[in-house]
Amino acid sequence: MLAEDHTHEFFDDESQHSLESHQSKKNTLLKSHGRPPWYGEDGLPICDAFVIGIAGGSASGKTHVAQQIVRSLGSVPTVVILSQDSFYKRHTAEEIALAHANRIDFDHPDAIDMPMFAACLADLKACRQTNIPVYSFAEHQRLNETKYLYGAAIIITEGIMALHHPDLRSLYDLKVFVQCDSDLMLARRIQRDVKERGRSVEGVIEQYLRYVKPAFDNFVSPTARHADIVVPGSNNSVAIDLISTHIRRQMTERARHFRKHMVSQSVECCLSTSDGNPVSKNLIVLPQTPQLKGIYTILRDGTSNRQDFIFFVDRLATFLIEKAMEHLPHRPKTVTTPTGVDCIGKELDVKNVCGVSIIRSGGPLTRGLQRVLSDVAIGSLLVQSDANTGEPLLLHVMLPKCLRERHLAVDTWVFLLDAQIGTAASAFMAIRTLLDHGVQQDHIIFVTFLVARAGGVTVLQRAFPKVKIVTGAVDEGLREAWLERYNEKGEGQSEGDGRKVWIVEPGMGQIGDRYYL
Ligand SMILES: Nc1ncnc2c1ncn2[C@@H]1O[C@H](COP(=O)(O)OP(=O)(O)O)[C@@H](O)[C@H]1O
Ligand SMILES: O=c1ccn([C@@H]2O[C@H](COP(=O)(O)O)[C@@H](O)[C@H]2O)c(=O)[nH]1
Repeated sequence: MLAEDHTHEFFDDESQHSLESHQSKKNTLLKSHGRPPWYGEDGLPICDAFVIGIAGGSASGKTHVAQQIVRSLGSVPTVVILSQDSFYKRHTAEEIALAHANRIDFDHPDAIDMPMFAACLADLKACRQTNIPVYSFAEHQRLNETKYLYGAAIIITEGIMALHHPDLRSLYDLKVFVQCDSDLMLARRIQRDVKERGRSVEGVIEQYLRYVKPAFDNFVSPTARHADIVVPGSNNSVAIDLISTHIRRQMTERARHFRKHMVSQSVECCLSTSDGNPVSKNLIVLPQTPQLKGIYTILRDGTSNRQDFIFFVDRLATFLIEKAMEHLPHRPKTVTTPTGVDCIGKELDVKNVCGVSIIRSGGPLTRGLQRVLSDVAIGSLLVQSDANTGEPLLLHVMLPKCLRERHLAVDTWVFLLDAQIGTAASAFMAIRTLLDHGVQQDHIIFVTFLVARAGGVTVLQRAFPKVKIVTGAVDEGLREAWLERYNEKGEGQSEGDGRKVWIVEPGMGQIGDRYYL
C-alpha cells in the first residue's frame, strides 16, 4: 500500500502551491521509489511511459479509480494523474458571465483543447517534460500559471472525453471506462459541485439537465466501446486489483538491469596515459602540471584532514570550472578604457547558462561554479542506486526555469556537476534528463574531479558524443565493494547490511562524504 507519507509531489515547480485545492488534488505526481532507466546504452529512450486513459460520466468516479489504482500499485516508480479538466479552453469575459448563468456547454468535445491535451500527453509519454495549463472551476477560466511535470513512468489520465478523440486513444496502453448509474452520478455531482466548485444545487441541476446528461448520452457513453475494461462506478475493488496487476506486470517487463549492463559494456577509456592528453576531443583533462598533481596528492591522501580536503577541493573546483568556461561561446566586445582608448575584448555569447548538480557530491563543484558565475541559476538531480539491483533511480528533479520550459532549454548551456564518473550510470541518467528537457547535447559540459578509465565513460561518450567532459584526472580502476552501514555505536556492520557501491581506484574516497561530513 502506498502510504500517504510515502507519496510526494514530484518533479513539480513552485507554482503548484498557488493552485486551488481541487486542481492540485486532480493533477498529482506521486512516487515511492524513483524512476528506473528508460534508455539504452546508446542513450536513446527504450520505452515510453505506460499510459492509462480513464473515461466516464461526470462524477462517475474517474478520479477515485485513478487514485485507487495508485494505492493498489503499492511500491511504484513515479506516477502522474493528469486530469483532462485542466485543458478546458480559455474563455472571454462574456463566456464567463454565461457560464455563471449555466449557459455554456462544458460537456461538448469542443469545450476541451484536445490538440493541447494530446500534445502534453505525448510529451509525458515520450518522457519529455511538459507544462500543463491550470483551470479554475470556480472562475470557469484557464489561469495564467502552468504546472511543470516530468519523470513519470506511469501516467493515468482521466476525463469525460478521455476516450473521445482518436489521437488521444492512440496514446493509451490501457483504456478504461467507468460505468455508473445516472442517479448516483447526479447525486455525487450535486454534493461535489456545491462543496468544491462553489455552485448552488439549483444551478447544478439546471446545467445537468441542459448540457451534462445530453452530452453524456451523445458523446461520453458511446466511447465505452473503445475501452479495454469497464469498471463499475462503485464497489470496484476487484476491477482495480485487475488493472494494477496488469500495470505491475508491464512495469516488470520494462525493467532493465542497467548498471550491470553498463559495466559489462565498458571498454578501456581512450586516453594516452603518459601526458594525460585525451584522444577524444570531448574528454578534456586539465594539464598535468606539478601543481595540479600536488593538489590531487593531498586529496587522495586518506590522512588529509577535513579542513585541507575542503580547501583543496574548492581550489580544484575553480580550476575545473575555469577550464569548462573555455567551452562557452564568446563574441567580440569593444570597450573604452579609462585612458580613453577603445579596446576589443570578448563577452559571453549565451542566452542562458545554469548549473545542475548531482546530489550531493556535485555540491563542491556548485560552489566553484558560483565563484566563477556569481548569479548562475542552479538546479539539482538526485540519482541513487537501488539497494537490490544496483540500478540507478531518478528520485528528484529540481531544475531552474531556463530548463523547465523547452523553448528556453534549447538555448541553455548547462554545467552538469558530479564528483566522479565511475560506472557513469548517474551521468547517463542526468544527461538523458537534460536531453528530455530539450537541452542540446553540445550545450552540456560535464565537470568532474575524477573519471575511471575502466568505467562507463566510454559508453557514455559513445552515447552522447557531443557532451564535453572536463576532468582533472583519469584513474585506472573501478571496483565493486560493500560500503558498510554504521550502527548507532559507530561500528561497521557485516557484508549485506551495507550498500553496494563502485569505487574508483586509486580514487579520493567518497568525495561528498569527506567534504560534507
Ligand atoms: N467507488 C466509490 N465509492 C464511493 N464514493 C465514490 C466512489 N467513486 C467516486 N466516489 C465519490 O464520488 C464523487 C465524485 O467522484 P470523482 O472520482 O471525483 O468523479 P469524476 O472524476 O468521475 O468526476 C467524489 O466525492 C468521490 O469521493
Ligand atoms: O468551467 C467548467 C468546466 C467544466 N465543468 C463541468 O465539469 C464536468 C467535468 O468534470 P468531472 O470532474 O469529470 O466531473 C463537466 O461535466 C462540465 O459540465 C463546469 O461545470 N465548469
